[in-house]
Amino acid sequence: MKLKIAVQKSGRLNEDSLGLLKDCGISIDNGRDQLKAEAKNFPMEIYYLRNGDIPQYLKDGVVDCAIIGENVLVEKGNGISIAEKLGFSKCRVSLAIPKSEKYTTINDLNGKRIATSYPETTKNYLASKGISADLHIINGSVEIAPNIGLADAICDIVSSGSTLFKNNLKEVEVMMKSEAVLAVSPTISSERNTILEKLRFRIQSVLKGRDSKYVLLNAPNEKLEQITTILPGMKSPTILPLAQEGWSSIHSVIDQEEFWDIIDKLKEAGAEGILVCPIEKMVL
Ligand SMILES: Nc1ncnc2c1ncn2[C@@H]1O[C@H](COP(=O)(O)OP(=O)(O)OP(=O)(O)O)[C@@H](O)[C@H]1O
Ligand SMILES: O=P(O)(O)OC[C@H]1O[C@H](OP(=O)(O)OP(=O)(O)O)[C@H](O)[C@@H]1O
Ligand SMILES: [Mg+2]
Repeated sequence: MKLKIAVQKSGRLNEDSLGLLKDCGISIDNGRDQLKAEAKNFPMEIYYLRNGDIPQYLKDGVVDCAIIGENVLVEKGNGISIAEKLGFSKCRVSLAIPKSEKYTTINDLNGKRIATSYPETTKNYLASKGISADLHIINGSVEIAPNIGLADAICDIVSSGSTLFKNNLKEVEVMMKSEAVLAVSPTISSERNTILEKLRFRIQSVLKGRDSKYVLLNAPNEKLEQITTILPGMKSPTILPLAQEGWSSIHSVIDQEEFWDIIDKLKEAGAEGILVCPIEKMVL
């Protein structure tokens, strides 16, 4: 019995998706031209597919799970559940109009022509705001549409905003935020679900490790109490005596997000020789 997982064949999700599986200890024979590969040390088959085609494969049960952009699931994936958010390929799906146009509320888009590759998402968003517009569905280079007179506005993916900027457009509404997710077929069997749970456990350990740092520092014993209140740790910090009398080494795990705040506080509290190491996996 093998779990069938779809990953994007090529494009923005491909490298990070394969990188995540690799960090989960799963090695794949990745002949570039193969559309299907076997994992060597995990009961899994990998299918290389177009991101946009994956929701249908999940619905039909051709694959059991997939690494896919959340925005594509919202567009085409009703009934497909999200098992894990994966923290990469972060972007938003937004409405944009020419920079020179004034915009006060979404009512300004009423009756306008909007070009998009995400018609369902756009239609639902506009309907929820009571707006009706004329949608033009195009598959790529959507940002060019207003410049060539095809549309008054667009709805597309925005990340850094540089494509909008280069095309003299401005973002006026964020319809949704998206990132890569692990999506699950509604028809997955219970045996394959057991393998999926193993994969999820590994993914969670890898992602938690990516979000955390292992910190080691030295401090005089009289500062220990103050320093341990600053450090969270998985349970509580580890404290070991140093060879030098009156000093200790403290080890702890810090969340990436609060990292610099905590380091500043540690220095103020008298910590010395602070070492910060990446964590490969955190098994909780
Ligand atoms: N500029 C971006 N920054 C961050 N994430 C993005 C960006 N553009 C797209 N994404 C995310 O990555 C996913 C894949 O985008 P990509 O452009 O590689 O493929 P695609 O054109 O959506 O799909 P297909 O594989 O069907 O050709 C998108 O669905 C979206 O979730
Ligand atoms: O805000 P930015 O950082 O500029 O990113 C946004 C752009 O990235 C994506 O295109 P992509 O490069 O994937 O090309 P594609 O249209 O061929 O998918 C998306 O469709 C936008 O055009
Ligand atoms: Mg793209």
